[in-house]
Amino acid sequence: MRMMNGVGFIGVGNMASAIAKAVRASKPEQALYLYNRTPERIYELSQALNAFQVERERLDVDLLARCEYIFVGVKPYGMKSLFEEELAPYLSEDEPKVWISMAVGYPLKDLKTLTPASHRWIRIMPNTPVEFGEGYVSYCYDPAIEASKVGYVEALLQEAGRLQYYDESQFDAAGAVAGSGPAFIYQVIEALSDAAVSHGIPRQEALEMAAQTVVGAGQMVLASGENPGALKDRVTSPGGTTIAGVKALEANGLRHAMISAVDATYQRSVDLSDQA
Ligand SMILES: NC(=O)C1=CN([C@@H]2O[C@H](COP(=O)(O)OP(=O)(O)OC[C@H]3O[C@@H](n4cnc5c(N)ncnc54)[C@H](O)[C@@H]3O)[C@@H](O)[C@H]2O)C=CC1
Ligand SMILES: O=C(O)[C@@H]1CCC=N1
Repeated sequence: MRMMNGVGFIGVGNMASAIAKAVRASKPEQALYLYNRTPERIYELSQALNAFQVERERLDVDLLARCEYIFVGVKPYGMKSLFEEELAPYLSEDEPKVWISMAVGYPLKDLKTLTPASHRWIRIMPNTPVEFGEGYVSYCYDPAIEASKVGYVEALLQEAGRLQYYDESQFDAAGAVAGSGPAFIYQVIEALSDAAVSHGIPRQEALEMAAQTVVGAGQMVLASGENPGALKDRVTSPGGTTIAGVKALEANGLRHAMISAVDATYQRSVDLSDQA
């Protein structure tokens, strides 16, 4: 077998760019090979990460021949055509690879049909804050994979943030909370900063105030290990100001809104799994 020391990325958009940054942070010396259908999207990233930018015509020699571990960051609906129309001629039983898919709603049983039987698959469900080492990455894998290969991928992602194994049956839920969750929290930050602006605080300061409040509260939950309800109680003085706001949030259905958002996201993920 040829020496394949590189780590590859095929489809390097919002999510895979963030993963590539995390992998670079984990492994400063690792050779990285990036391929994106629209090359201009990754010029700057390739330079910033000191990664090799692969051209379409040389995908086989410059990426597939050099990489055993390959992250796939195309949209779920692009997975099948990528493998069947673009990669299939270059994949063989004799050169098994470890593919790492981040596609939401694309189960291992369907991923395995995309490659020869000797190839192995790991599924991850990351979120964009992996870019800063503050992500949450759920992962699961085809049981046929060797433990050392899973360990290698764990090491590639060690600087991504929190890495947590989940049974695949929980992937739709993990994706709905952690994968999509940043979008929900950005809406919260936007709303909090709009509120600050409405009370006369300049926009930039309002954003920093709102974002740092979310970061601090999240860190307090993690660092203290206390129930968020108990932490909330420490902010709400009897007859004080915060409890007035808490009542208003309850009256407007904050909990219901968040749980419904996760339910809708979960359902979409289940629907996509059925179509994969
Ligand atoms: N954006 C997010 O927060 C998260 C995304 N994901 C998953 O990550 C995957 C990518 O999502 P995004 O990064 O948001 O999408 P995106 O649209 O930003 O990135 C996809 C990239 O793939 C490229 N591409 C498409 N077809 C290609 C092909 N045949 N060959 C090479 N490159 C190709 C596109 O040019 C684009 O740069 C999806 O499967 C999604 O489910 C998972 C968790 C979170
Ligand atoms: O919205 C999406 O399809 C992706 C998957 C998880 C977060 N964003």
